[in-house]
Amino acid sequence: MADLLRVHNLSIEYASSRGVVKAVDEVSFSIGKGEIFGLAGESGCGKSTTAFGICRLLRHPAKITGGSVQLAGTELMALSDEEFDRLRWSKMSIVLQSAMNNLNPVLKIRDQLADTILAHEPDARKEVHQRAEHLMRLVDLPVDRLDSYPHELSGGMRQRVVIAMAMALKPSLVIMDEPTTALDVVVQNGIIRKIMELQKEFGFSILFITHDLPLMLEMCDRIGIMYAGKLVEVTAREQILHEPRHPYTQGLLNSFPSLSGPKPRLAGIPGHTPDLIRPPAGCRFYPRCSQAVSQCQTLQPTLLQDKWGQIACHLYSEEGLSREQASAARE
Ligand SMILES: Nc1ncnc2c1ncn2[C@@H]1O[C@H](COP(=O)(O)OP(=O)(O)OP(=O)(O)O)[C@@H](O)[C@H]1O
Repeated sequence: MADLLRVHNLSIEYASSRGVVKAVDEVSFSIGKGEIFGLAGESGCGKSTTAFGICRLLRHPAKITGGSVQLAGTELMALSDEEFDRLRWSKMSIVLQSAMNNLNPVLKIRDQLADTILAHEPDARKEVHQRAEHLMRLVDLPVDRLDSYPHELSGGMRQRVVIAMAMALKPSLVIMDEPTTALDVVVQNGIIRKIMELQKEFGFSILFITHDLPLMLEMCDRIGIMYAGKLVEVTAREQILHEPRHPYTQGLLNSFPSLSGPKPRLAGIPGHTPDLIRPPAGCRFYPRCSQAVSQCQTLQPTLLQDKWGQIACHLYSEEGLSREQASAARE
């Protein structure tokens, strides 16, 4: 599968009164054309900061300190704000948890959809209302709701409008950060089903972020697991479901009830995530890892590619144990 998005060594920091928070530390991954890629990890591990960095939504005190983000071969970090604005929505669009609350309260839905289209396609004036109607149908909203103001719609309807907006210019990548978290479960399910239908119909790629690991494992083709600002494992959904390798990935899966059949007791992960101002010197997961070997305390593992995906763990590194030894150690 050809790569659409390539993130290489992306590093992002926040300045704070206590010191510099290294929220995203040399994160690299790619997303193929038409692929749904998930980013998972405990709260505060840097998922949203990564997504915001990719779509240049970070504001002070956040700062990108290194790395590259390429979309279809274009280096996004090198674009001027004007160049990037042209690309946003047309090539890459964003659906955030709070997006439904960010619709313009004084504009009817019709005008908001029309503005999005016309900002990028000024020649589309004649057909813009027809396109807005088509977008409403795409997300299963009644066309007469085009003449409503945002406050006249439910949260679920507003989030569908946001998804319609994200689809308006047929982008090749849609970044979704907790797109349904603020909604009740039934509404969430409907919207997720709709997103999947649209993805199948139009073939765009998705960078998907959610706390809901079971949902992520249902939706995504590949998943990147982040821990304390680092990507620790990137692999296909089947691999994570059947043989999670990184001890952190294993712990994360054991924290959820419905992934691998009945579990009498959820294990969870003992301990807590490290302070990102002074992260541990070696592997950041070392203080919580029940499988740690001697070098974990001092040597930071690098993300290595093998036939199962990418993994940053001494249990799987060239100088570490072999894969077989590692699984024996787990038993
Ligand atoms: N404005 C800020 N100033 C200082 N630190 C920040 C700021 N925003 C985020 N951080 C820190 O950056 C780190 C990454 O945060 P981020 O929100 O990206 O994590 P996340 O994985 O998306 O978490 P969640 O799942 O809770 O949304 C956290 O340690 C967080 O405390």
